[in-house]
Amino acid sequence: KEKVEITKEQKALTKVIVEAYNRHQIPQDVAKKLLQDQYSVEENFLLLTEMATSQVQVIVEFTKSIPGFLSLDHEDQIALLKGSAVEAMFLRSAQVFSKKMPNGHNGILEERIRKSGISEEFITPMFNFYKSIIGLHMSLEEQALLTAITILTPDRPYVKDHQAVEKLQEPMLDVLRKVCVLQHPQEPQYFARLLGRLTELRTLTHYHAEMLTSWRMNDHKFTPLLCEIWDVQ
Ligand SMILES: Cc1cc(OCc2c(-c3c(Cl)cncc3Cl)noc2C(C)C)ccc1-c1ccc2c(C(=O)O)cn(C)c2c1
Repeated sequence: KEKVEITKEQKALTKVIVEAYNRHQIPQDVAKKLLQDQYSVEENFLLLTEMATSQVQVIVEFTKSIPGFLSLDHEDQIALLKGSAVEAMFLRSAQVFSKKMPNGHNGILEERIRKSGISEEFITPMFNFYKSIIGLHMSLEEQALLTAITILTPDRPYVKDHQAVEKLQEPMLDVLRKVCVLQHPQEPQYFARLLGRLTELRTLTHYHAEMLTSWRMNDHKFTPLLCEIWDVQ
């Protein structure tokens, strides 16, 4: 039986990532807007656009707290954020549905997402992904580390210095593997299952690009920040 030991450095790295993950959350007043009583497709789209805009800011702040990220080439920093924002948002919105986020107002959020002009062909894979994430019962450390690993994916479009990104991602993968063994001793394949979610995330990103196109065809407007990070308009 392999004795898994988390080193002092790995404990420190995990602490930094979890604290950053906890520190940056959607502000209460934005989340509270979910409770307002208009449920039109227009109203839902506007609310979700506000959530997404706020969530992008949360992800940018979280990313800046990842040790070493700000020392990367500046254009690579942008390429990593643009390439991973949607995936980080799917991971985070999935946590909201896993009842880990009391202010997610899950039933309301699901209702608004289902009625925001997203076609059924994208709703199904989206909620299947949420179910698969919920089923993993991820700990906070696993959620935070998996989000950092997603952001530090070296093979995003336009990343020049792959090596430098790999050097940041590898220690995260090492400590996530150990955390999974320690927190899910009965499930030796748990780490592999987590990484399998990242593959499913890639397909969601593809669907998301089509969601954006269909919203735009119906003349839906996004905020400047979303236009910038998603290269729309
Ligand atoms: C739940 C959601 C949706 C969202 O984006 C909404 C969208 C998406 C889209 C879709 Cl529907 C699903 N997953 C990912 C994408 Cl990115 N695609 O386009 C849009 C807008 C522009 C219409 C952005 C952010 C949240 C979100 C995240 C975290 C929390 C949170 C907490 O952490 O405590 C509390 N609340 C209420 C949250 C809401």
